[in-house]
Amino acid sequence: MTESDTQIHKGLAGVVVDTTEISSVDAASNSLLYRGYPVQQLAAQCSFEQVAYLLWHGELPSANQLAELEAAERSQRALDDDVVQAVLSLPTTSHPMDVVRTAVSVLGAHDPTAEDSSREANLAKSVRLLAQLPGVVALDQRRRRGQDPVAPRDDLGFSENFLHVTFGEVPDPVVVKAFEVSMVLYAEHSFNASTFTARVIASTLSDLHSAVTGAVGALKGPLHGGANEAVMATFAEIGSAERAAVWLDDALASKRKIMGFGHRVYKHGDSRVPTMRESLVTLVEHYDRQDMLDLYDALESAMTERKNILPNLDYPTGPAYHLMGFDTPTFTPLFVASRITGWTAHVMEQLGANSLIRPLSQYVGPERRDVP
Ligand SMILES: CC(=O)SCCNC(=O)CCNC(=O)[C@H](O)C(C)(C)COP(=O)(O)OP(=O)(O)OC[C@H]1O[C@@H](n2cnc3c(N)ncnc32)[C@H](O)[C@@H]1OP(=O)(O)O
Ligand SMILES: O=C([O-])CC(=O)C(=O)O
Repeated sequence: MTESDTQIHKGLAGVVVDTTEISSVDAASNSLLYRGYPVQQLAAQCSFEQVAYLLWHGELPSANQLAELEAAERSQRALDDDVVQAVLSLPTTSHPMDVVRTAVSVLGAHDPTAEDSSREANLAKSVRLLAQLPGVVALDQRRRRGQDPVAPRDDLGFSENFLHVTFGEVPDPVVVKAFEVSMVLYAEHSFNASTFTARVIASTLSDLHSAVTGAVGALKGPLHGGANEAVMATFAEIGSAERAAVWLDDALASKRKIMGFGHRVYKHGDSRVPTMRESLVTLVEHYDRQDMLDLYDALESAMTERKNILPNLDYPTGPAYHLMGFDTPTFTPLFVASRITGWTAHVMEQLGANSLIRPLSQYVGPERRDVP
């Protein structure tokens, strides 16, 4: 065996494991394309439902195709009683990501087509999950606040309805647009850890709900989706812009990872951050919270100055979701409600040209020995 055969790629860094037609993350040009379209254009001009269709089908929908998807999504928003009971049965001490993970599993167990992995059945399951996740996330936040559930409305788009079932009203269009932009930006990002998890599970010919359940678990971690929640904890710890540089010096001296900064692929900045920061600015103006933007900018410039490590998408979404009124532990479930589109597109792509994902490892344990 040659040396290159045995080279270890810790964390699979830099390893290309397969092809994909779904999205392209290009660190050199700082660009992110969904099926060829720049994500910035999609965020400015398209609804989240159009983006979901694009990810699943490869092309933007015609008016009729969009109407069909919207009708299917809107008609499946109400949660069945078994899902509601499953959510309500979980302790409020559990993390909301545990609730979402459990709910996806329960949805799979009750889905009569769970074991049908044809593309047609998987597409239908993907739309159902897209339709149901907002209800799960909203129900969980509301029960923790001692509030009754709010019934979904089928006269509202995905984002408007999501905010309606969470807060009991549709907020100002500025808030809806910022939320919609976050959904579009979070939807897909090639072979990130949670999507790769979903593809590994799909590659064993397990079912789509199992793949999504595993992906939720992978997204929960603070090195991945859990960072949006952690950013808000950081902001709360720092308190104000004036304290940001001193706080950062202490944190770096204690070898802490600064959440919302850095990225495995983007080393010169996350292509999605400028777009989400623009939405954050609209929220700051709407809620009259310049202090939040000052803190955001102060920590970013201190981090750039000290380490030249730039923010990732979780950095602007954290304060944006806070201003919208979401509880901090609900932030990563919001990521799930968007990324469900990318995960399921990848499950279908994996199954379209499947090969069991099973890498090798280099054994470094004890030599062969006999049981005494
Ligand atoms: C939507 C998303 O999932 S985006 C990612 C969200 N995650 C976060 O925001 C968590 C904070 N960031 C990190 O932990 C990392 O940047 C990761 C995990 C995202 C990427 O990590 P990797 O590509 O493995 O980079 P790696 O950890 O090797 O970092 C290289 C160097 O930069 C440092 N570094 C990277 N990110 C950070 C950070 N956020 N804070 C402090 N130092 C950092 C590392 O400590 C390391 O320093 P060293 O060479 O002195 O040991
Ligand atoms: O690509 C990654 O490693 C993480 C990320 O930004 C995402 O999943 O959106």
